[in-house]
Amino acid sequence: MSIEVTHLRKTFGAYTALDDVSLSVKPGQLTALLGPSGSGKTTLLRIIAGLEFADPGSGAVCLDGQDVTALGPGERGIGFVFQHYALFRHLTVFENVAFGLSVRPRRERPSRAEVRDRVQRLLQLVQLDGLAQRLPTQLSGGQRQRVALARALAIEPKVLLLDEPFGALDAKVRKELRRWLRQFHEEVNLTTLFVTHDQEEALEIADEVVVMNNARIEQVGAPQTVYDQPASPFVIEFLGNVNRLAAGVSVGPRPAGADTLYVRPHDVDIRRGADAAGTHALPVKVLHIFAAGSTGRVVLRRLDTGEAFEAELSRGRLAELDLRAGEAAWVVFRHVRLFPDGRYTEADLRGSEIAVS
Ligand SMILES: Nc1ncnc2c1ncn2[C@@H]1O[C@H](COP(=O)(O)OP(=O)(O)OP(=O)(O)O)[C@@H](O)[C@H]1O
Repeated sequence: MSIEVTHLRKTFGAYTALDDVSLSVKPGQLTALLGPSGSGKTTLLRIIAGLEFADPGSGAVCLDGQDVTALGPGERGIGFVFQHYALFRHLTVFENVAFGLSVRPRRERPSRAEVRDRVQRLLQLVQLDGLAQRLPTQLSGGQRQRVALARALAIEPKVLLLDEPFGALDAKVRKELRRWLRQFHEEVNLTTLFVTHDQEEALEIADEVVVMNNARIEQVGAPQTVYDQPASPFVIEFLGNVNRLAAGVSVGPRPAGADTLYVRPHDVDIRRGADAAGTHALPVKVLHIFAAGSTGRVVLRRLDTGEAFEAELSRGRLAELDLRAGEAAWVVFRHVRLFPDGRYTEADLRGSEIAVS
């Protein structure tokens, strides 16, 4: 089922939480709503769920082309899971999952046998079939979160909304659960919108990423598109590490108005002495070398502006360079971004080196 929201505006008193937000989510996709705290992600999710309403007359929410703007949450066929999984503490895992079915009006309520079968199937799906009789307190955080998902799925929703579903868990469990969610999504293929402020999480598992900032959508695209072709300085800075450097000193050519150059640490190549001859390399001083970890990192200082920045290279390349802190070197940027007036232009020097004047 597709989700379409158009021109939503939401104010809380004088505060604007959503400012003319339009978004289209394709059926069967796993879409991440990504943005910093306070950017409006939860508000947007709650409006889609029907738990909150946009400012009167400010837009519409459609599910599969049907306008549901005026419908309550129970009438929208949506399942949702929030960060603080509110499982019923006194009910077993089985009873928690069955809850949404048992509170249905009598004529819509499945028989006990049907409920049992459906709950069993759901518990298998979330890989908790052995734990049906446990209480929530006897489960790990990750297991509780999967119970919450099974409970949301029990009503057979057409859309699944997840608000920071793994937010309260530690980093390792989060990683496991996000892979599990991706796999799970491939099995059920339910249109899913999940909120996260973790860019790695969004880039790793989503089909499409919606980047929000300051009550607006900054960019929508596939993970690789938003990472490689960010539409604004905000997006490039929010998605992964990036160095911000002055574009104006010895770095040329550049479009008028572009005074900041953005370069990802993995797009910085370091050259030594003779290797730099004949290239348009920028002279730097090596400040620190971090060789522990899966890749090597080197902190450098530009000689022309004094700015410090970081390069990320493979351990092999780092060993080959055999750098020492304090020595002189040169860098070449494989790929930089410039944003005149805060907008992306095709001033992308992909594949070319930046000339030093
Ligand atoms: N009921 C409310 N009353 C007043 N202000 C609110 C209300 N709900 C949200 N806001 C404000 O609207 C803004 C957007 O909130 P929202 O929860 O949508 O952000 P978010 O991107 O989900 O942030 P987080 O990642 O911290 O959850 C915030 O500044 C918040 O304080």
